[in-house]
Amino acid sequence: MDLQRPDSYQGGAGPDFNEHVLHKTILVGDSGVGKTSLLVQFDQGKFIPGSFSATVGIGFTVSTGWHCQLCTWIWDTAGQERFRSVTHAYYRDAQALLLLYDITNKASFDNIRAWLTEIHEYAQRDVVIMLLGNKADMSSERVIRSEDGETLAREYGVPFLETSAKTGMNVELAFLAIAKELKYRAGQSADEPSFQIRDYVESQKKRSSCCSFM
Ligand SMILES: Nc1nc2c(ncn2[C@@H]2O[C@H](COP(=O)(O)OP(=O)(O)OP(=O)(O)O)[C@@H](O)[C@H]2O)c(=O)[nH]1
Repeated sequence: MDLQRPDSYQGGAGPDFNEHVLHKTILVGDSGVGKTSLLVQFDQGKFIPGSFSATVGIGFTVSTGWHCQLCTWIWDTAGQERFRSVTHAYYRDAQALLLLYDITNKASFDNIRAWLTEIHEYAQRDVVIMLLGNKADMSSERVIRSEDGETLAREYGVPFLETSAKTGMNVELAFLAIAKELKYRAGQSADEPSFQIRDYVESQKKRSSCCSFM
């Protein structure tokens, strides 16, 4: 799916980012795992079903978030192999990477190790990585158990969430956790002097499962 620069962005200063550190976050993963859909859900709060058209090269959006905790440029990359050299160029400046697989597609999960190898080759050493098992709403077609995602994430020392670009499940949490980590690293989290992204994600997951009946 192609993303255009939003109309509101005129190439100038854009939203008032002056008092915030502006970060770059990149979405990566196999073609069709739902990178564009996740970004559209986060940015516009909507899901367009069955609208799969592969991203060509790189898509772009800017989000200021709902309370400007998320001052980050978000780049949506193409999952297809033939665009890989284009996307590699974007890894270098990224502070954060959301790495997606599709819980109904085993190959997309098996390819996560290859994606991580590529990330370690091209991205900054201290890049923040989060693993996302997307399409969690498709439970009847699930082939990757949540525990398998958790185990893989633990092996690489990265936080993990299952998401659904369709229902919006955990989409805000994923972007918010990344934003909080980047803010913490930039020394802008006076209220959270020892923020740990994995602990934060785990605590928020517990909170949403404990209160989902409410
Ligand atoms: N049910 C369901 N469908 C999803 C979800 N996320 C994406 N899809 C569908 O999966 C297909 C592919 O989604 P895209 O967002 O275009 O995938 P992509 O990763 O951006 O693909 P590339 O641009 O080729 O890299 C589309 O038909 C989406 O509607 C989800 O969470 N749940």
